[in-house]
Amino acid sequence: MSAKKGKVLVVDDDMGIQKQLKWALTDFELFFAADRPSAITQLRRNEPSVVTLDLGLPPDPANASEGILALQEILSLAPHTKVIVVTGNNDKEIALEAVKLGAYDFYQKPIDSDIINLLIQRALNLATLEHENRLLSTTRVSMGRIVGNSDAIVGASRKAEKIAQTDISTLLLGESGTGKEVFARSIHEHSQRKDKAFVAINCASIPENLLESELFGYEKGAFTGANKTTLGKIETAQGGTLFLDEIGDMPIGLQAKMLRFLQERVIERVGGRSEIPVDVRVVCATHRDLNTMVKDETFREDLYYRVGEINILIPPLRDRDDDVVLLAKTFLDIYKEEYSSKIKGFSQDAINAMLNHRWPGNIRELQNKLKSAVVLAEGSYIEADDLGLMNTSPQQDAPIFNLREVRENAESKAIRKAYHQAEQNMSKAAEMLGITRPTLYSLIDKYHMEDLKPSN
Ligand SMILES: Nc1ncnc2c1ncn2[C@@H]1O[C@H](COP(=O)(O)OP(=O)(O)OP(=O)(O)O)[C@@H](O)[C@H]1O
Repeated sequence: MSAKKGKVLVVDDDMGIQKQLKWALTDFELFFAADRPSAITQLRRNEPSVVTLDLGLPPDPANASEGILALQEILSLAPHTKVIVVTGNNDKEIALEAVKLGAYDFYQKPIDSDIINLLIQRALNLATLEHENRLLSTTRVSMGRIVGNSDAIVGASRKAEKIAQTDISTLLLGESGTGKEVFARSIHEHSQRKDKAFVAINCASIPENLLESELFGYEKGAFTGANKTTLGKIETAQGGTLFLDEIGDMPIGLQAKMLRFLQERVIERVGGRSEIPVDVRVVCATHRDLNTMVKDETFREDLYYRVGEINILIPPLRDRDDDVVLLAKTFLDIYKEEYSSKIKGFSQDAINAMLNHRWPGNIRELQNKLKSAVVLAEGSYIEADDLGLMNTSPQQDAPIFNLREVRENAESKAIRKAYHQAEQNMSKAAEMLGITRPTLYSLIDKYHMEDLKPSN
């Protein structure tokens, strides 16, 4: 069975019509209600994007009063819902009144399954578009290119913005693909050095024996093949910013030389004898646990403190609330253009799947999935299947299992939020949550939130 396109609530007291619609509207995830109170219950519970509302509801089925009341109540509780009112053949005036009150459209009985399908599909498309626009219009982009609204990313951006004005050595920590390089560039662009060079080098991708000359440069004749004096990355960044990605992969032998450069701000080219002063701001990044590396003596402790005068944790995508949808929309616009695609957006099902996925590869994984979806999708909207994601409903839509489960979900969510708001300071996070530090640690254990555990 193909994925459902969106949630539709059918409000009608006529069981025959309910049944008829059930057969006619197979493309959608349907919910039913036969009167106003149960319509409101379904609305709260399932948050449908579209409601078809028969205005003749009990206790006054011959009149439209109860239906109009239901319409008003739906729109005041969930103003973005698209309500299609269904009226009898001779109730045009009432239908128009309903539209004036905010109904999206009206439809006169008897039911024609093609027409009602079309009407609902159009309403859903509009609801999706409006939803995306709302998300985009509320975007708080503080550091230029960093897209995101979540507390976790806004907190990290604020910190980055503040330190951009200084020359403090900054260490960006975070899983692969979380945007560490994007942050490093943003720091550069928000600093006094923005008109000078931003030079990036990945310590993991350059063979150990070449890394030294890559970084420090070499004099002519320093080794076989050194035909002319060549500047290293550090010197090319003169006046600007040097981004050392994967600093955890820097060979221990080179770390002493690096430390000297950071402390004294002078370098010596390979094979050179003179000291060259350099004025460079250094931003480092790693996905490794430097603390443990220090303990294992694979990373120098003094260098660790020197590169990380301030640490910024870039949160994984799964801790960024709805940002995944915002990022997906932003990248979709880019790829649509790049691949001349006519895709209009995401189905609700795809959005749910994205919100539920854990994103181990973070933003890079999202980009890859989107690229192939844009190229391969056959419909106008990207479905969960096109993204290679399981078609699962979001947690809030899952039926409640029991209160304990609800409580535990809420607790672990709150712990993550406090952890990011407190910038990984456990005492502060515990204080925010109104619990002691030991209690916080035991909850982290209980919910297996391994990634929040400090490594030392
Ligand atoms: N907040 C963001 N808004 C928009 N694009 C982003 C954001 N964060 C990351 N990206 C994009 O995601 C991709 C991965 O980001 P980036 O290369 O900075 O990650 P990284 O943490 O440095 O990864 P790695 O550790 O693997 O080098 C890039 O294409 C980047 O442009």
